[in-house]
Amino acid sequence: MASQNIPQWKLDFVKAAIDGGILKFGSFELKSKRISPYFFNAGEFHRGPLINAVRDAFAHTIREAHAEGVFDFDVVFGPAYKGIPLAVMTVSKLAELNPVKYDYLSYSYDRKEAKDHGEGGSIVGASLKGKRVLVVDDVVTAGTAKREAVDKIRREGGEVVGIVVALDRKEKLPAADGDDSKPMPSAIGELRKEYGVPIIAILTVDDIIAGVKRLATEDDVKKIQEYQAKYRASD
Ligand SMILES: O=P(O)(O)OC[C@H]1O[C@H](OP(=O)(O)OP(=O)(O)O)[C@H](O)[C@@H]1O
Ligand SMILES: O=C(O)c1cc(=O)[nH]c(=O)[nH]1
Repeated sequence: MASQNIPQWKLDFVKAAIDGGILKFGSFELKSKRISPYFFNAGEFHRGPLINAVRDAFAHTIREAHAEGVFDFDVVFGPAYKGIPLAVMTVSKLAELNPVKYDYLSYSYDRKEAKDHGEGGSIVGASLKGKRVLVVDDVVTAGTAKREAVDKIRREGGEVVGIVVALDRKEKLPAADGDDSKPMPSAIGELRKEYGVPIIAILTVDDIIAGVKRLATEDDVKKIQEYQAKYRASD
């Protein structure tokens, strides 16, 4: 049964995330150093049914955007580490959905530390040189990981044409002086402006809240709402 605010497939994705232990409640330090009462751990998508749920969500979202001409791409790039299986799953599912249309599609990912022997370098999978690259990743909080990915792809000679993430936490950019009480624009909005490419989030924190209202405790929901009041972007 779909709720009035969230389509059923999204609710199913939120439910799968909670049931599978991907969405956790407690106290978590983020890459941005913010302390969050919830955490989306895409590293937990390791069992068959969860893999299927996540690859369906990415492939469905990307296929739709591609068909609408939102972007065109040669390579799906997953930033290390959690983006790596997402890129592989996405290419695999797209090829399954439409083997002819997606026959050309490759995946690629980076190493966090470059390899200095064997094939060497910091890219595994398809070369990015001269390619239109679609980035897939788990979460946007402050946007740092996506900036690092875009910089790396450009250094490798690729053109970033879009970014698709599982979750937009809809948080504000960190203030230069560290004062979190200031209104600040959203991290994802700034990425869109700066790079001029479409950025699609399969879920936002609002979907999570709508989902957890049915699936988590009142206390967990209250803590997420309080955290959001502090870090929510002004736009
Ligand atoms: O928007 P941000 O503030 O950058 O935060 C979100 C990013 O932080 C984590 O990446 P991390 O670099 O910790 O990599 P991991 O995939 O190895 O967990 C997470 O996987 C997101 O990609
Ligand atoms: O901001 C982060 O570091 C972060 C948030 C989140 O929900 N999940 C994650 O893996 N990283």
